[in-house]
Amino acid sequence: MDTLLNLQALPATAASIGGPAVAIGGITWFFIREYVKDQRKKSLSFPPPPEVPGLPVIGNLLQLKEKKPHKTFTKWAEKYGPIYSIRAGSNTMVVLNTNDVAKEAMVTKYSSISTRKLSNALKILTSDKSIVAMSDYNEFYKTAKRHLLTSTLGTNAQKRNRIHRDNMINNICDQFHAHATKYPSEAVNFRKIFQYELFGLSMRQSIGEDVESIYVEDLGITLSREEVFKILVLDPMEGAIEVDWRDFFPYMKWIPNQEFENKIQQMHFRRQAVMKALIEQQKKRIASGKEINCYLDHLLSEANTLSEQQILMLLWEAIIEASDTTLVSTEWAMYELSKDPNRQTYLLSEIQNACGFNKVREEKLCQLPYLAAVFHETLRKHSPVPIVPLRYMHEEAQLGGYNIPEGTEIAINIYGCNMDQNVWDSPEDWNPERFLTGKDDAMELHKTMAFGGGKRVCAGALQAMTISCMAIARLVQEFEWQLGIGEEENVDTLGLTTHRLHPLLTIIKPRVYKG
Ligand code: HEM
Repeated sequence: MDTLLNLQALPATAASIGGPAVAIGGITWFFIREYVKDQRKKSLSFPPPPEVPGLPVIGNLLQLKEKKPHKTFTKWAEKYGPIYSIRAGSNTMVVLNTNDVAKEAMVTKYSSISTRKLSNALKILTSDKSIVAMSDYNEFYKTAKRHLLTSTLGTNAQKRNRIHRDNMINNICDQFHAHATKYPSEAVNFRKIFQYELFGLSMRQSIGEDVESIYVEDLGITLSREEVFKILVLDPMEGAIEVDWRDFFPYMKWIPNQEFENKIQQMHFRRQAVMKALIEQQKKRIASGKEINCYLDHLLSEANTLSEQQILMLLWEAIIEASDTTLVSTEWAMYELSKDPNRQTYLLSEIQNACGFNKVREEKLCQLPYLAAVFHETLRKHSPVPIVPLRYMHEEAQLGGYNIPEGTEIAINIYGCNMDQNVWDSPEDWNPERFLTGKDDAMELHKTMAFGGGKRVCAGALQAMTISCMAIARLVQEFEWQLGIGEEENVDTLGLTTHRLHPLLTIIKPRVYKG
């Protein structure tokens, strides 16, 4: 910047001082021009990142066959360093595995990496980037994100939505009590209860009401709530990781892949049909004069620059995002606490010291640093979003001391960052005490890379932390938790987010209070 200013100033100065000055000015101009060229050359002469060797044509695809690339990427980082490149067919991808280089990409160099290149499945399922989390950084993104924060996920909106969270946590506890009374020695399926209630909350926040069933005109049938959940949440989560080989060989995109296309188009069609039916039902509610504080009512009254399809997609986004990752983090936290009676007791005593015999309330969360540590350590070890949805270098830039050409895809391996031995002692251990250094606030949201960073940092972090911490606190306050038989080894994961492959089964015993 300074060099540029000097260059603009030089000719005027030379003209006013006369001939000799022109000569001196000319020489200076020459040196400065050479200096700028040299700097430019130097930046271009940054080396390319190390390459993970692969096969001709297919590159590293065969090495990524098992569907947990974050683990393979982390292993490769031990050999090739924190940043390296791989080839997925004809696409080049650079993988970032440490906090420093991930932050450089997310914050400092964001302007060069602010677009996304979506797989064929994601193009269809996101209606070509019509949701906040998958859009490029553009006017649509800014408008949609503003609406999402104002109506649903920002601090004030979260205060307005408190009632939904309180009801949800009370319902969850009631259902666990009912199970413990009816089947005292039988393991309870944690996911079944939590997932049901979380979906209910996501529906109330997004469209204003939960549904027991709905008639879907475009499908000509009435669907149960369970079927609605499958079509809106489970199927698209599965579809998002569907691989179309044409993603890796775009020059062969003219060859049809009918099986893949039918599957994803079906998912898209059914999702559209259900969302349309839900929205129509709510429009009737609004027409009858009943307004509810929710995302749908907000979008219909405020978002007049968005099309109907964009509104449909944004509502669906809020439903799917609220229904998934918070379950993942809470289920893993309850697994770790059920496995570790000492830490469970420690957490219980923290809760009892802060709340006495009263049920934990959200106001008390800031007085529960060990609970926050349990939450963050769970996010670190079981990062619910192990790899940030791929970003795309729309211009050449340098990252981690390497030159990354335009057109490269960028994979930010959050799991790798959170398991980096240079940052975390014994990263394989679940050890909440590592966050109790007293250095930062208990309510700080970003103690790990789990929520991403920079402009695209998770918009739902506050909601996720509040719900997850409240659920963990109440469940530990009201029950003693123990893993079901064989559960300790059940740590395999599945899917786009790190869902436990098998739902958590635990034995729960209601705690006896002596008030
Ligand atoms: C523990 C739970 C969660 C985790 C670990 C998580 C993780 C993430 C990550 C890593 C990103 C960044 C993606 C990127 O940089 O491209 C992200 C973005 C996002 N998340 Fe979350 N998330 C969680 C919960 C939620 C919830 C509950 C919601 C909404 C109800 C939500 C909504 C979003 C949205 C809208 C974005 C896009 C933000 C933007 O592009 O500006 N997330 N999340």
